[in-house]
Amino acid sequence: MAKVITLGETMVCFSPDSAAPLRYVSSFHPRIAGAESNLAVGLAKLGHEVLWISRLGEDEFGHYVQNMIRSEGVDTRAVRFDEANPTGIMFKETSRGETAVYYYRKHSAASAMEPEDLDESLFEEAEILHITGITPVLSESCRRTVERAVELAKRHGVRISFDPNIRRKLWGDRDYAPMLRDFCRESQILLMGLDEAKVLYGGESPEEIFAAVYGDGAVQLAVLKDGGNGAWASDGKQILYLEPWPCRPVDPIGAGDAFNAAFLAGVLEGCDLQTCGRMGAVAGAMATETDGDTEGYPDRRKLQRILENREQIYR
Ligand SMILES: O=C(O)C(=O)C[C@H](O)[C@H](O)CO
Repeated sequence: MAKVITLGETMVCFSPDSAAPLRYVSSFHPRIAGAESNLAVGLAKLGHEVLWISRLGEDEFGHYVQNMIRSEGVDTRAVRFDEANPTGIMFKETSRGETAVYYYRKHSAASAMEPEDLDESLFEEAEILHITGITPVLSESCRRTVERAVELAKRHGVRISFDPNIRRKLWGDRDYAPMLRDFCRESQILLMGLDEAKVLYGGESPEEIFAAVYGDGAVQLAVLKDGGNGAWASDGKQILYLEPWPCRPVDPIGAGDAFNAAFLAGVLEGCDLQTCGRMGAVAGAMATETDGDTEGYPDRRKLQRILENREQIYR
């Protein structure tokens, strides 16, 4: 039985073969993209049992997504295939040094997820439920599904880990901050971007934000991630600054999920806060070195080598 459960949408992501506005791009290569399955892949690569729950279209893209995730060792037994709705897709655009994303996911199979998709028995032996602020924004039924997952986690003593993953393109005119703040309150582990934490909690400095986080809700561990500037981690008693790991970035998308996966791996392994943070920082940095979300994620051997300061021999 999987120790970590996560749920959310994964799309086929088409990455352009050249850096230009999309109208000038003539070829793309497919990958997959989804914050929660990224986290699942990150944990599986580090040797942890992890289950990813979703709906995929009963179409070629749906089977491609499942094959990709399953091939990394993630348990996909709870994925449902939907005859009525397609697998979502997205495109990346690299232009003027920035990566933009375009979603084609409205009425996708995953956005039709229902609370009934969750089998309660899966929660009986789990240790962590990881959710994000992407899924509850996809549709009303997705919001209810995430709420049900939270309810089942609480009933079975499963710790809840939450990353708000604010996606303004999905918010439209609505302000989802109050809803995401409610999920923060329910969580024991909070993994946020520094900019997201400012939106949800106000405050400017990590100290101010952690004070607000620990004054409100069930949080026991919190992390503020700030890309190339490093991150801060706190257990409510101490605040640690985590140095960024030196890397040669190509594409930052997926780095936050890699950080989360390796941080949670440390939590599952009973590591101290400093070690969990260091694991997260290394994995996050490595994730930026490839253009796909998860291809750069470290496996156990690679992460161990880096943590022990041992050089890799290439030739
Ligand atoms: O934006 C989303 O909804 C995704 O899940 C796509 C990407 O894989 C994700 O943003 C990376 O965290």
